[in-house]
Amino acid sequence: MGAKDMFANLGSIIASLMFVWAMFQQYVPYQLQHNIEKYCQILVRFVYPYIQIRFDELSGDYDFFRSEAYTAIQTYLSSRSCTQAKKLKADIAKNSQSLALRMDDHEEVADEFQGLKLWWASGKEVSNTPSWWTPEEKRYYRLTCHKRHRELILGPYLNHVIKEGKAIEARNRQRKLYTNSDSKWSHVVLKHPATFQTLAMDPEKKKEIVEDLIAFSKAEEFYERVGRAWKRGYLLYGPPGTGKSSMIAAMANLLGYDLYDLELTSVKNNTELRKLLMEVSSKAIILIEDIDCSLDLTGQRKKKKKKKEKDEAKEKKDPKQKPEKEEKETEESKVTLSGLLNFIDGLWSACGGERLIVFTTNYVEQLDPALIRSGRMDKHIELSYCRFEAFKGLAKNYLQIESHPLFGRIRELLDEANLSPADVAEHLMPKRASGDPTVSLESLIQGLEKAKEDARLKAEEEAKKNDQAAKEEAKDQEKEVTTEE
Ligand SMILES: Nc1ncnc2c1ncn2[C@@H]1O[C@H](COP(=O)(O)OP(=O)(O)OP(=O)(O)O)[C@@H](O)[C@H]1O
Repeated sequence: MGAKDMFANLGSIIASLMFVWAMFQQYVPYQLQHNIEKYCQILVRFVYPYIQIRFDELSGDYDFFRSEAYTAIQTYLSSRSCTQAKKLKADIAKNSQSLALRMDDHEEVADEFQGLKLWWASGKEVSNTPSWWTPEEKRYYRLTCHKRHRELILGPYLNHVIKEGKAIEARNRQRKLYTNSDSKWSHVVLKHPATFQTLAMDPEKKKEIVEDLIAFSKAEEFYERVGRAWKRGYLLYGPPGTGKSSMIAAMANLLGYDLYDLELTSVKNNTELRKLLMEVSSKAIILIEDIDCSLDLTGQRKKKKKKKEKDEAKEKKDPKQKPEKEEKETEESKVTLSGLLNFIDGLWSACGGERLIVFTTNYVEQLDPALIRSGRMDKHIELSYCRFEAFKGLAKNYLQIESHPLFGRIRELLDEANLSPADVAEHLMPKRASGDPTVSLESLIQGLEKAKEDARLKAEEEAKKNDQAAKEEAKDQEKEVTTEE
């Protein structure tokens, strides 16, 4: 039979079916039609080997809300749609920072899970009776899979889809930087470009930190199993300019967390602190910078002492001058170490999850041991002066070079002089329009030589002072002996 005959037969079959269908609708009573349709559907369901699950875009009693499951599925299917669907829709989603692609209506994509094949189709229903609260079109996704795998699909597969979809959403979401004032959080979009790739530090140490953070973000089940709140404390310490703030931004960028920069000096008391912390969302980094300067923690006493010294010095210069108002307010603050520790350890920490609490300090030795004991601050990270491995990272980022004849001299000097990565980076900034790296490296060598010389002079001076003090002490002792005699 030729193709021509085949099409002719097909045409007559379709025409006959349409004729039967028209007769059926015209002559069979409505009630009987309804019953026949119902039993046909039951029969089809009986022999049809697949199950179908439908996820509507709108949920709630009056289809008022966009369904979370629908949104997560849409995000999950986005990458599959890009490779499989013929028609795509593109848009920038709310709070997102990148273009979101999804399959258009009436498209189908396949997925695989533990060796099983499944199909997702997108569809749309047009309402015959639209009203002001129900939209004209209702979209949905339909999942089709074999009946045999019902349990696997309804349990682990759908969990996987929703979880993965939400994780992608979180990664694409714009991160926010919150700051507190007047017992309220206000936020801006966090757009710090620092990442772990741009952070210059020992590669081994960096790898360890990144692995630790990723393990934490995936450890929900572990924390649940062992009965611990899903939080982790980090203490970052080191001299100024060694990259503590940059590392925190890199952490937020890596995990897609919001950053809550908690300024303890503007929190009036423990009650206000509790209120602020209760408002912190999940997937967040709570940052307390320069903890050594923050109130009672090490604490208020020291600040008072420092302030007194400062006031005394000022009074010597100008006896009429009043102490600063701002500092007075700080002194009145009543956030206490025990208050803060209560929140870190207490029940609050178990409301919501996935939170990192990060403290930074330039003077780790001055911190109260209660604050840094393990269990509270799980990981202590030291950020130190720039050594050769970290320098290589900076040179790659700033100058786009991995080797240079001057690297040998720089290596020697970095072992002998203490320069922070911030200072090294300053020398590596483009010096000339030509962008010749030699100019930057020579400037760095000069900087290192100067730092080395300064350190030598300082050491000499200190040695002299010590010598002098020892001589004076010896003299005093001699005097005491003679008076006793
Ligand atoms: N390890 C580093 N890798 C890359 N850049 C760095 C590093 N450390 C510092 N920098 C550069 O120096 C600048 C200052 O660094 P950052 O604010 O992160 O230091 P910090 O340790 O937080 O300083 P402080 O203790 O004074 O707050 C950053 O903007 C960054 O460009």
